[in-house]
Amino acid sequence: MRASLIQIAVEEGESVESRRARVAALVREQAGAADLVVLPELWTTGAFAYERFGSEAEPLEGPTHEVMAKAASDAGVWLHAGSIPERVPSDGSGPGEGTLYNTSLVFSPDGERVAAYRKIHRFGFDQGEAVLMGAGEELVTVRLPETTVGVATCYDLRFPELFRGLVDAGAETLVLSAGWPERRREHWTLLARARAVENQAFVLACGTAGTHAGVPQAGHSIVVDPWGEVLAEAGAGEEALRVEFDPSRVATTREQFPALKDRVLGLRTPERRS
Ligand SMILES: NC(=O)CCC(=O)C(=O)O
Repeated sequence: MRASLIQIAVEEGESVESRRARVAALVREQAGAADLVVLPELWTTGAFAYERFGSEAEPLEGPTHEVMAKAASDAGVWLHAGSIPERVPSDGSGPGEGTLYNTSLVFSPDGERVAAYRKIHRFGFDQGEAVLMGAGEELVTVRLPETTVGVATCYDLRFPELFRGLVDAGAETLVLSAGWPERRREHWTLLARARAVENQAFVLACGTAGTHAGVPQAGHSIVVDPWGEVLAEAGAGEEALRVEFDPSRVATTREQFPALKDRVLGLRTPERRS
């Protein structure tokens, strides 16, 4: 299976419209070279451009959805189109109206949206995304012809239980879109490898390049195999990181080193003796 992780440079000088067109062209360039294309988190605004989330928010089936659906079908690829700041329309249709979510979109090669994942762990503690956006509640997997993909976003990488939930739901390839800062690049690489080793799964983690909102981005998108070996790693700037991997290695790794079968579930916390 061939994948391209397009590590977009998100810089303030570029309008959202021109970045959308540029990213669509980059997706089209992967035609014939990739089965799966992955984009980063919140590449229209930048993951740390909190003040733009509201003004650039779109409905689920808004302009980014339209452009990315077409790019996927033009290129004939499965497209994890990264995430958008999604706003639930205020149209009297139900709960959550007006709420913002950090929502990833996945398209099939014929341009149909096959999944939408609302980021579960919001970053910022008591500020930024953590207060501006609502939290997703559902794990998302997508069946591709060669593998089952589990979807996660950026800060989710720090929460192993989310990935274990995806594995329990059948995931063999864990795909993460991110806008990870340079300041914590060591954590990025370490956690991507840890999630691969502990889940005996491929990890495809696509970050952003450039600097937005004064936060230099780490780049260094990375692909890790089920044994924890790094198959490919990007540099700091914008690039399409291409990699070929054999999804059947998940099954063989899990058979030959069946650590996942030794899980002990439902551990109890000891009573505190004071
Ligand atoms: N956009 C994010 O989720 C940033 C996460 C991050 O910076 C970290 O976990 O460190």
